Amino acid sequence: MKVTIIGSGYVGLVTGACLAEQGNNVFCVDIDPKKIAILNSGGVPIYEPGLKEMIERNRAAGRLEFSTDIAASVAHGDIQFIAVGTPPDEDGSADLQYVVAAARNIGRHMTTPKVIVDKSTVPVGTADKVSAAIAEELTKRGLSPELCSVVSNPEFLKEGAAVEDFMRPDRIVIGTQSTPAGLRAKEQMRKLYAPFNRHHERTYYMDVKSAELTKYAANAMLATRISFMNELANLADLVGADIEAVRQGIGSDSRIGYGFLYSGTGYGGSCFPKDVSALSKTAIEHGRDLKILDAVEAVNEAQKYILVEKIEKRFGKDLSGKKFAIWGLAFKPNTDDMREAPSRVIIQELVKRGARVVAYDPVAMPEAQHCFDLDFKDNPEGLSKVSMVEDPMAAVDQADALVIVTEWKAFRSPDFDLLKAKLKNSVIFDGRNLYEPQAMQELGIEYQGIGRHN
Ligand SMILES: NC(=O)C1=CN([C@@H]2O[C@H](COP(=O)(O)OP(=O)(O)OC[C@H]3O[C@@H](n4cnc5c(N)ncnc54)[C@H](O)[C@@H]3O)[C@@H](O)[C@H]2O)C=CC1
Ligand SMILES: O=C(O)[C@H]1O[C@H](OP(=O)(O)OP(=O)(O)OC[C@H]2O[C@@H](n3ccc(=O)[nH]c3=O)[C@H](O)[C@@H]2O)[C@H](O)[C@@H](O)[C@@H]1O
Repeated sequence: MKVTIIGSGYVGLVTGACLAEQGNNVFCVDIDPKKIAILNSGGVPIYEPGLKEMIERNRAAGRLEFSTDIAASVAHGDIQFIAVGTPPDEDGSADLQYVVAAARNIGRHMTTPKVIVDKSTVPVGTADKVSAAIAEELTKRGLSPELCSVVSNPEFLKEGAAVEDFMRPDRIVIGTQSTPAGLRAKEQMRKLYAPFNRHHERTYYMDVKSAELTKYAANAMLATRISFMNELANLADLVGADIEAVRQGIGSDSRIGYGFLYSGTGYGGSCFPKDVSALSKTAIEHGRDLKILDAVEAVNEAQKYILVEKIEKRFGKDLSGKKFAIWGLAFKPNTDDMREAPSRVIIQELVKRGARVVAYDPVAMPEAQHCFDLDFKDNPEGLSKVSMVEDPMAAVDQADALVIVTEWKAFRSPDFDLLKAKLKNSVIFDGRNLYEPQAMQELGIEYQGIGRHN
């Protein structure tokens, strides 16, 4: 099938590459000429395992192209995916300007019937706005608004495992209108996703609004689990219980399950923070206050400071003259994404207290440098206290403590003897509970996890 993907970010690129991999003819468009230039010179603007190879393979086969040419992109696809950003507005609601602009572009250029698929995460009711924007442009040109139908097909992939998640999804959610055009769109979506349903049906068909809400419900539920576990981990610290044992104890109940029960330094990334807040705003607009989401957000905000609180308790409030090694900067492993990464808060707070920070991350350091430049733009002296090194052991050299923020695999079994020899004090603050407290004690390492106890 001929497919256009509007927006060549995490979701657009992965969707485009994976649909091309299934034999579709895919045209990816973006308004950012730098991104398209990188893609057209054989590069990939983001780090995502397996993506580069998949893009190369499908480009070489002539099934995948990248362009900034909007008219050509609209002409190409019978199915047009909107996969542009929906960042938080100033009041926390989703900013739909990019989605609406993409819709208008479709309306300005389309001449034949199209299925418009909203893949961006958008509040309930957005498909109606997309339809209205396209209809307005079509009407201006004397064309019938009946030419298109808008489908909601939210994306559930995780960064760092995006290609795998897209190719083998837990479910595919498709929300369609019940008009004749909507029914035709449903059939086209069924055909497009048929290869992903080969071994068993994974698609849930529903109305558009339910599909839009399903996306926010999923992210809000996952965020709620994380905040719940962070609250319990902090309590475990106080009462001397071990949150890992508790996680296993409750996860074994199939009604609860093991996933997304890891306590840590709070959730980050481009999605949970903005989606929890946007869902909350949607509710407020409809006269309801979703108190549970307010609590989820408040707990998460506080959790980003939990390691700094532990460090203060151990070293005092004034950290001048102290040096901390940070392992892991990205908001999670296997990505270079630094959006809402807890590491940014932790580093700013340590520097505020006078400390020096030497950080290491396997892939996110270039991206982190841009973020630090922004975070410290009014504080050049603070920025001078943050440095990055290419080797995790170089970061810990003469550091007062090691602070683990992201659970990269490479940090799971370091050479502890070397680590001890390099550190000024054998102290580890582990924001990801990578090590066993008992083993650390036996090694003579002072170890503080999040809710961990021997
Ligand atoms: N990043 C993730 O893991 C996931 C993101 N989502 C949702 O998918 C949407 C996209 O997210 P990301 O891919 O992370 O965003 P991103 O910021 O990485 O990419 C968005 C791209 O859209 C481009 N763009 C903006 N307006 C455009 C226009 N009118 N025409 C063409 N291109 C345009 C931007 O230049 C940018 O390259 C968001 O709504 C997000 O919430 C959903 C599931 C997973
Ligand atoms: O809508 C989105 O964009 C995506 O948001 C999340 O994916 P992502 O943000 O890539 O990453 P996650 O693996 O969900 O992690 C999010 C944050 O939660 C934290 N987390 C995760 C799991 C856990 O048990 N504990 C925990 O603190 C991670 O460290 C990370 O900071 C969802 O998992 C995806 O299903 C969804 O499609």
